[in-house]
Amino acid sequence: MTAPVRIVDTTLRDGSHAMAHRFTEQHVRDTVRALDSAGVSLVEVSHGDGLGGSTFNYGFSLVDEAALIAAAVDEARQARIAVLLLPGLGTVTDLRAAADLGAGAVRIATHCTEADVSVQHFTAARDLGLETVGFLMLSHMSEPEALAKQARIMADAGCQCVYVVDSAGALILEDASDRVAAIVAELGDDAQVGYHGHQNLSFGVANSVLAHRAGARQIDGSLVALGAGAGNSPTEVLAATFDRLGVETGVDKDVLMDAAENVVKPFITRLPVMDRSSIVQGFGGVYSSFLLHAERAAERYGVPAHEILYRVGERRYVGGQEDMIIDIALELVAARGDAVGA
Ligand SMILES: CC[C@H](O)CC(=O)C(=O)O
Ligand SMILES: [Mn+2]
Repeated sequence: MTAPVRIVDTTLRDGSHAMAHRFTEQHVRDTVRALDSAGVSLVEVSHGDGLGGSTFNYGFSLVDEAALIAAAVDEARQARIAVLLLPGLGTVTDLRAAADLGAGAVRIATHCTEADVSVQHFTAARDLGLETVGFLMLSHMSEPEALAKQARIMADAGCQCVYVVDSAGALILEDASDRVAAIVAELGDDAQVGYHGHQNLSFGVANSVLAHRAGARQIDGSLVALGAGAGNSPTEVLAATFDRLGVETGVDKDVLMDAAENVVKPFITRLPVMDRSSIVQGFGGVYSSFLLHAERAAERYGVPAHEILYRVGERRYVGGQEDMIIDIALELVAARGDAVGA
């Protein structure tokens, strides 16, 4: 018998990047109500960069995250509300505050080679009685066996499900399933494995299916694909696809399609698309959340966003290095000046 899959929704967290962190309490209430009634059991709500992400470097939130988390908890009947935490940006104090607001799960995200920085956060999360999930971001930058060793660090720290996170939308088919399989082999029954896809090269849903076949039991999506870069695997498409494949999800695909069409699409300020910049992100392995930062620098300094992103990929910058985007834009301006002066 085919194993069931849990579809987890990150519209109200990864989608925060695409919305330039402009979610309102009404957006959160309407979206959580719809996801909850569709049967989605885990709904992530946070600034795109997680707890404490509302800063000059990452972009300020329109509405305080505490108000958004409280609104989500208030609307959810059966769904558990999850928050994202990047150690160093979010703290254990932030985690306690989120738990006090009623969050029932935390997803702790590190760069794919840095799982050790998550240990104290997993310990604190388990002490708080939270469901725990680990995110190994920019997973394409590590080979499967190396990634599995990092997953082991998270599992030993108390993580209940370690995700292969394709932050750049760079993984293609076996790239995704080989990573999932390596972690499944490493963790056995100690923890589940999840998969978080981005659509930059258009493989979010296909990779998710292969991830499930390789043993992933939790799969992320966003309504209307609302997420960083070209967006995430659309939740409503994941639900319809797994339904067609005869894989039990426990969610109602028709309610999700209605939520995508009538709840989320009307408030989206920038529909996720596979345009030149986001394709370059997938091709070059660039963190999806760099897209808006690159577009802003492009506008400000009069240089093409995709050229900035190409260079970010060549230099293998990772989350937290958003300021290097400005450096690259200035380099491009200088190089143009040299060319004009030559
Ligand atoms: C900044 C955190 C990041 O958006 C987490 C995530 O969803 C990813 O790496 O894809
Ligand atoms: Mn993401």
